[in-house]
Amino acid sequence: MEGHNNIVLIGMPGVGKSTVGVILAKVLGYQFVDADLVIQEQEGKLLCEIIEEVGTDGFIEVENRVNAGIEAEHTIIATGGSVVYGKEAMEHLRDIGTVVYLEVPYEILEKRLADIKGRGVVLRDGQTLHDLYLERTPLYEKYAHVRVSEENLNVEQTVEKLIEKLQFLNNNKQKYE
Ligand SMILES: Nc1ncnc2c1ncn2[C@@H]1O[C@H](COP(=O)(O)OP(=O)(O)O)[C@@H](O)[C@H]1O
Ligand SMILES: O=C(O)C1=C[C@@H](OP(=O)(O)O)[C@@H](O)[C@H](O)C1
Ligand SMILES: [Mg+2]
Repeated sequence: MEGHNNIVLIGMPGVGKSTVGVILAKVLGYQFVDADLVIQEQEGKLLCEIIEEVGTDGFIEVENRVNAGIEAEHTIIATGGSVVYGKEAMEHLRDIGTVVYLEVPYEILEKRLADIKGRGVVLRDGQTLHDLYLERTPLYEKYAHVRVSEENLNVEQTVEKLIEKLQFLNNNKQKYE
């Protein structure tokens, strides 16, 4: 990650990667990139159109390819929740930045995602949100350099907690590299 200085947010859909990411970028004076928008721009289609055309597995391939090619410096990168299925994407993102897993208890997530289908989450037939949560949690944990829980925190408090955690990491860099 040396020299690139990016911060990469991963976690379940609705956890706040996009919302928190853009505020974090403003507070830290970083650039902001939402990987979902990069996919839409590069493919010339909406995420839901890609999923409709090539299915969930096809979307995961596209997402993997696009994220594996992201070039950024001094940037907060908000990924899409399914990026952790892409090995090349995650290895690249870990190379160019500090990967932060934003965690939220399942019960809170369920409330936030009441309209889950409308958000275009990569859910296979018959799979529930809870199945998805259980399937992905170990992947988020595996690829994260650091975890930040937003239990009982609002957006602003989450941003503050992230900054504190990142400053702590920065101050103790040698210990983590
Ligand atoms: N503590 C919190 N941190 C982040 N988002 C929160 C929090 N509490 C509530 N929210 C809400 O949850 C939603 C997160 O959506 P979004 O940023 O699109 O998530 P993601 O990009 O991870 O899918 C927003 O509507 C945001 O206002
Ligand atoms: O987790 C998922 O399956 C997805 C999350 C979305 O991004 P957010 O995590 O920003 O909602 C988007 O990439 C796509 O619709 C699939
Ligand atoms: Mg998002």
